[in-house]
Amino acid sequence: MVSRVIPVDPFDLVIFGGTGDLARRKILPGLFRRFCSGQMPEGSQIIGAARSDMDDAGYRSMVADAIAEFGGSRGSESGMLEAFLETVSYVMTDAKGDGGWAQLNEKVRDNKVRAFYFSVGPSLFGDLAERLHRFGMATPDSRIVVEKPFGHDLASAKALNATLAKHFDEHQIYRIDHYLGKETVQNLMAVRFGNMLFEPLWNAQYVDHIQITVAETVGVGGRGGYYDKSGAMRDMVQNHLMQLLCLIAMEPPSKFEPDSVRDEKLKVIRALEPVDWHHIVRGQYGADENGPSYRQDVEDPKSRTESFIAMKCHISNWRWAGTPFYLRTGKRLKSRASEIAVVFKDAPHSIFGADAGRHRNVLAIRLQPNEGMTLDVTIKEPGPGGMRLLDVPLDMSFADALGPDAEEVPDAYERLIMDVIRGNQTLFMRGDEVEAAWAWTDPLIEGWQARNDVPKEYEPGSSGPEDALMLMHRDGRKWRDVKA
Ligand SMILES: NC(=O)C1=CN([C@@H]2O[C@H](COP(=O)(O)OP(=O)(O)OC[C@H]3O[C@@H](n4cnc5c(N)ncnc54)[C@H](OP(=O)(O)O)[C@@H]3O)[C@@H](O)[C@H]2O)C=CC1
Ligand SMILES: O=C1O[C@H](COP(=O)(O)O)[C@@H](O)[C@H](O)[C@H]1O
Repeated sequence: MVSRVIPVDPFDLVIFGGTGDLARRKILPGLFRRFCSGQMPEGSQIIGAARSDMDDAGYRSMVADAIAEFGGSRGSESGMLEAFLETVSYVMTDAKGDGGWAQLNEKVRDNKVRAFYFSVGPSLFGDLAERLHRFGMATPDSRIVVEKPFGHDLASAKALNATLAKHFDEHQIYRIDHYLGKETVQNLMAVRFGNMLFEPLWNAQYVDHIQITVAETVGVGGRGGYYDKSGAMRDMVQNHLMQLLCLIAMEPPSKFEPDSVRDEKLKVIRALEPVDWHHIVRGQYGADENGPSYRQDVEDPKSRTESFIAMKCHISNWRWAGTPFYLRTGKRLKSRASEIAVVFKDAPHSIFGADAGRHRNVLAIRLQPNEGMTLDVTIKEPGPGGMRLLDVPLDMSFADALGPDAEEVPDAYERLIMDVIRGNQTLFMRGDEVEAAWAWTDPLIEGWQARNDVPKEYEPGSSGPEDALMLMHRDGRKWRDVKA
């Protein structure tokens, strides 16, 4: 089965922060892969914009290096690379000054899709929006792409929404949450709403609980300054895990289109109950032979910011009343593995007797690595040993399902950038969603700050603090062993 690549309309994409880490690691290599796959049409141009003093040739050479380093298997396609680089140019631009803006305005064309990617620190978003407006580039059909973090709390998110709204309408604002661009996340919607099999069972009557795990092996690395002001709650839960939770829990939207989907997600966020502080576990990784501790990484021996969080949440609505949602995410854990597991209830009565054992269906949706899905079903243990039950997985890896000739699954960023060019906001967060997520998050953070809560230290390479295991054990449940 070979997936189809539908070219988008020719576009002008300006990347503010075009020399930065995100542009080099994700945006530029992603655009190159789209170019190689034939999705980026002739006549499109990519314009890097930042303060660094360089010309087109210097920028192209930086882009070529970035593609060689981060472009994956496509990074070595040299014929394609030359053609791609011809679409790339650079304008030295200061978000806080007027230098470069007139030149930028001359470059962007009226008859092309016009998109501006704000790949700079959030403190510059307002400056960029204001100058795009003042220099005549904020035309009604132009789009801006805004990176995370979208605010630090509800007040700052509201202020940021208000700043952007001065110059751009909501339909022009694309707030990135790259988890929404992951292949499996969209497959989650296909599985839920494209099959008759699951949806009738997708509720508190049949689902015992849901687990969402996003585990990383890396520490905070060189991002300690940013991370220590955020922590796992702001960095991961308020956005990525919240989005996953919404897609799992939302009602079927009437159409797969932006506002239908986002209206349903918003209802879920608004229905989230405040979390009891006994149901939140925060942790910090310690040191081991492979690396420093969290506190050493962020250079604050007294830091109380969490690099791990686990919590039990509830959604107050008819569908989910009484079904717990357990979330956990953290850094320097034993594997880089993320999944959503829907754990169904036991059959109401076992006709096989106690000796056969009790078993459960689990639908596990693997986000990474090896994106795919497993459905555990109960069968008879093979052999003559009588009626004993056994769980076996029906396992589907998306790579296997697509076959060897399929196009490489696009990275989340490249898929989302193509959606910006198409003008499709379905996989982007709306302003009210982001605000609702902060409205739920803020009191939890304020709560542990008021209690002077100190995160529990956990061993790097483990599954997080013991208390996180207890959070489940107390309820007679356990976390799945999520493996890479
Ligand atoms: N890196 C990542 O993996 C991720 C990053 N993000 C977000 O993406 C954004 C960019 O992050 P990242 O690339 O890591 O940051 P970097 O610090 O690596 O890059 C910042 C970019 O902004 C440019 N810049 C800084 N000041 C100005 C200015 N006054 N005018 C114009 N350009 C300016 C810099 O270039 P110069 O100095 O030449 O001006 C550089 O290109 C941030 O909002 C971050 O939170 C989100 C998720 C992941
Ligand atoms: O947004 C972020 O996501 C990454 C994890 O992304 P993934 O695609 O590699 O799962 C996380 O490391 C980072 O702290 C956070 O800001």
